[in-house]
Amino acid sequence: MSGTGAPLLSLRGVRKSFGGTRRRGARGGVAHLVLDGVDLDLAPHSCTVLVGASGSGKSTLLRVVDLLEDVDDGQILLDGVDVADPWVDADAVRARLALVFQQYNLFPHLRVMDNLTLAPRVVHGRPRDEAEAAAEAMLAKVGLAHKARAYPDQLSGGEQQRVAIARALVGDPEVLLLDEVTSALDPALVGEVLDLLLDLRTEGTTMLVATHEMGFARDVADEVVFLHEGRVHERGTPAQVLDDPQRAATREFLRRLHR
Ligand SMILES: Nc1ncnc2c1ncn2[C@@H]1O[C@H](COP(=O)(O)OP(=O)(O)OP(=O)(O)O)[C@@H](O)[C@H]1O
Repeated sequence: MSGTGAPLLSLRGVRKSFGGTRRRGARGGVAHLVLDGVDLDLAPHSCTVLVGASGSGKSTLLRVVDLLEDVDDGQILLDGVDVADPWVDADAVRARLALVFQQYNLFPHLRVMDNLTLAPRVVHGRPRDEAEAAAEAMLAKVGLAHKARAYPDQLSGGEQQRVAIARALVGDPEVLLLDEVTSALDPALVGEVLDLLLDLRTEGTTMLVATHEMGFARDVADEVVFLHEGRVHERGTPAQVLDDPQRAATREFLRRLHR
């Protein structure tokens, strides 16, 4: 399925560095530039897959979109509004997005159901029964309705990641941001998470995904963005970026990096 219409999310000239100082003339270490003028457009219902070597800036890009990191320069436009503006209410923006991490980040002391209902109840003030009904529906969607009363350490890695994805989805985000969500999994468990992501893709969930799974990128991406040292080195359809004989060097580079 291809995305259509005006971009839901756009990045314009996004620059991000760590360390050093941005104040002209001030003393400080040399800043490490991690994102160096990244542009990106994500149409509603489309999927963009970020690929690139370790350290190329994929996680940082997802974190700046989720406003977990400030940008040095550039714009992050959500429905045309620059949410990188420091005056914007970051919590309100984050409620429209959902970031899922490699390491699930479930609350270990809470049952699956409570992991899913905590934010809706405490942050958004939803009544318990309403939050639990939404959580049950989402657990059913990820095939884990029967695990609602389990604690995270009673689940496999793949199940924990599916719970983390269900938790991300209960807030009905406009964009799902996924950061290497299969990288921590035993290879035997990767498939169940990728299958879930394929289902979400088929349903038209708008997704920005950092992954090393090239097969997945081929199957789901409308656009593959190859980051190299914080810049967009290549972009295009999976066939253009991953299979074009004219770009054999890119293909070989990615083949060595990724599954
Ligand atoms: N909080 C931070 N402070 C300092 N440097 C950071 C910070 N976060 C990331 N970096 C640096 O930014 C660079 C990009 O890191 P990032 O995690 O975005 O890369 P990545 O492409 O996601 O890598 P991987 O595939 O290994 O997850 C790295 O050099 C990293 O060390």
